[in-house]
Amino acid sequence: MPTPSGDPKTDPVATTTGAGGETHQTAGGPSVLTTQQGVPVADDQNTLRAGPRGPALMEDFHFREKMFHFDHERIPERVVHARGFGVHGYFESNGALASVSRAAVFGKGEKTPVFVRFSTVAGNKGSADLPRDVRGFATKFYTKEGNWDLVGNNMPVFFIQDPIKFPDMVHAFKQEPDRGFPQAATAHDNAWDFLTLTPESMHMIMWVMSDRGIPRSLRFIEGFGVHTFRLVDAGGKSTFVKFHWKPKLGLQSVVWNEAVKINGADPDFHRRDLWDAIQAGERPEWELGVQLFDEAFAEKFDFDILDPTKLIPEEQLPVKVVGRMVLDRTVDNFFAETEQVAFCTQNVVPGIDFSDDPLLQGRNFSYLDTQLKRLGGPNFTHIPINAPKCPVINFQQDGHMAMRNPKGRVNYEPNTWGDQAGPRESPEKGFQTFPAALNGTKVRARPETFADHYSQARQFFISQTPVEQAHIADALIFELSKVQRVDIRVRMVSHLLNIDQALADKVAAGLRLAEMPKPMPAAKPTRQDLKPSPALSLLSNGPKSFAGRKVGVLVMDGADAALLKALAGALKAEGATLKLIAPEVGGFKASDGVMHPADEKLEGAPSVLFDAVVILAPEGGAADQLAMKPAARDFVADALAHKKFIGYTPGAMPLLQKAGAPEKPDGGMTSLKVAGDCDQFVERCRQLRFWARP
Ligand code: HEM
Repeated sequence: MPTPSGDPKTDPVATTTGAGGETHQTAGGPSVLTTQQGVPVADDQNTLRAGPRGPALMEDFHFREKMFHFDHERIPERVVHARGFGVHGYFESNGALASVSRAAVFGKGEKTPVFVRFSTVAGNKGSADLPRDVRGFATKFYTKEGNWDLVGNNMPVFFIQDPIKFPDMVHAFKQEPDRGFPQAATAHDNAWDFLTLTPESMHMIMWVMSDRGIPRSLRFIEGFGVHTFRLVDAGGKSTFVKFHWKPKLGLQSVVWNEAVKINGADPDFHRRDLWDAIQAGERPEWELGVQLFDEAFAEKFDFDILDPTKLIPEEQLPVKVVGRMVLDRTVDNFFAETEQVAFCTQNVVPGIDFSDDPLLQGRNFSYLDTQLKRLGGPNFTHIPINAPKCPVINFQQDGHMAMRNPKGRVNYEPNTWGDQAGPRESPEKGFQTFPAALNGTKVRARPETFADHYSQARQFFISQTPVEQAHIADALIFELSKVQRVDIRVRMVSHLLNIDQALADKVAAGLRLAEMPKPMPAAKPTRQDLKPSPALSLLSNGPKSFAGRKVGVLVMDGADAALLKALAGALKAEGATLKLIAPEVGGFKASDGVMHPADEKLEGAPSVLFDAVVILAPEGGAADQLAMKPAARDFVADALAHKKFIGYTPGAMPLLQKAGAPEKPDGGMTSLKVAGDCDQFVERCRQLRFWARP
């Protein structure tokens, strides 16, 4: 018997229980469930059977359609960059490029909608967010003259110089084919076997082993177009360009021990962070910067500007800001947008063109090709996330899932159908390939100008602070320790000898190599004269404020209500957020007797998820009691080990000490007694980490 639905606003669904105890909700307020054919469905709980206990009947078109559709829900994941997270926003040009490129997107004040997908590279779609890996940073600009895709990474160089090596590289990085693991990790024999036989990868290896490989948030990463592109002005003049994204919130990474724990505590750490930030009204912002240069600069430059394993130091060629990108909207549907978006390096618009970088030319083939398979046919530009937001008129037709089907008789040109004739080419408005002069014989050869594999790797290394250099050494030791074949470990150390002797010594000692190998024979000797480039250090380019960061506040019954209020105020003023963590998610009773709900239960919110932590414990035995819980001790011990800033009330001392805090609090620990102490704590947090802690 149906039970009454009650108030249609609060209970719009009538609920009944079937003979077998199953729940039926029948349409009251909500719309009627239908099949894909629009036929209303009477019962979605039971298949059609020959008697209640009898076999299923073929006639059950509703069951068969539902199951058929479910069976086909999956599409192939991307062959690389499978795990990603996309958000919407806009790009606003400041006009600084208007005289250099005719692209409408660079007009002064021009506002262009964008969709950005961040990704990891090696892991499968369901892998964790924090492997040591490159991060993809792909932007689709829906310009008035068509879609421009800037398909970049968070590192300005790449592993290989020729696209013919891409399949080998990806095979070597991903799971080994016999065993199907490791997942989302280059810490295995195949990856390092390939890398150590590919000396051109040494510069990129330095980047990936640096803290850039384990970012704290997608909001705190840079992006790079990597290749040299061309900009072409209204008069047809070409200027070479390298693209840079600079995050307004500054750069920040986690430490490796933290990354390992975050992957367990919250495998969705990065996507959740971005989702939460935008949902909470934050608007992550990047400046788009360019390095512009001409043939004369290219001739003089130390390296070949077509070599994607090299960068142009910012000190040598400053980055000019040409606009800003603001991300302000999460997707409505993950599959429709993030999964189905198709970026492609060959999506350029009039005013933006390619260089002869061989890797770029290879990419121009690969993306479109893979998307045909991934999205199931040639009409994926009809999917809303891929469709340009400007008129699209041509004579391409039909194919699987064609959604844009023109009316009329004419589907070719030239034609003589008068006002039914359809679109025509436009030499003035249309994309014109830059008429670069070419000559040469057909060869399969690598230019000699690509042969210096170590100088910029060294330059990157010597540009890092001592803390960052130590992290690079530790990362190499970690990765190579997972490599089982000793000869591969040795080979890597012999490469490191061409980069930096101290680094090679440290890694060799960390691996406990029996003896130091000879340096790897080099196609070109490492240049010792390249100056450090401070722009390459992440720690030297951190944020000036604590905005956008998150503090985990461990609270228990009796926590000082006034301090909590002051802390919340100080963090809000800084633009940072506060999360309350309590032994029970139901909340805690503060000193003023008010019950506060917690955001997280202690066991589900380890301190690795936060940028700084606070322990608000009342005087008395509460902290002692809490210290019995491993999660509470780990909360503090990890915060100490990861050199985080820690605020604490005197009542928290027993917990701090049981977790290994020094007798005398160090400079990263702030005692919170009165409201003003909270301001001091937040001020200290701006440094992000107390690196001086041993
Ligand atoms: C020869 C070199 C390369 C080849 C053949 C290649 C190929 C691919 C392929 C096949 C995909 C999957 C595309 C899809 O299914 O939609 C992909 C994704 C991607 N690639 Fe590359 N790639 C290369 C180098 C690079 C470089 C140098 C960068 C950075 C500058 C890069 C950045 C990306 C990004 C960000 C994505 C993910 C796009 C998304 O979010 O959908 N790739 N690449």
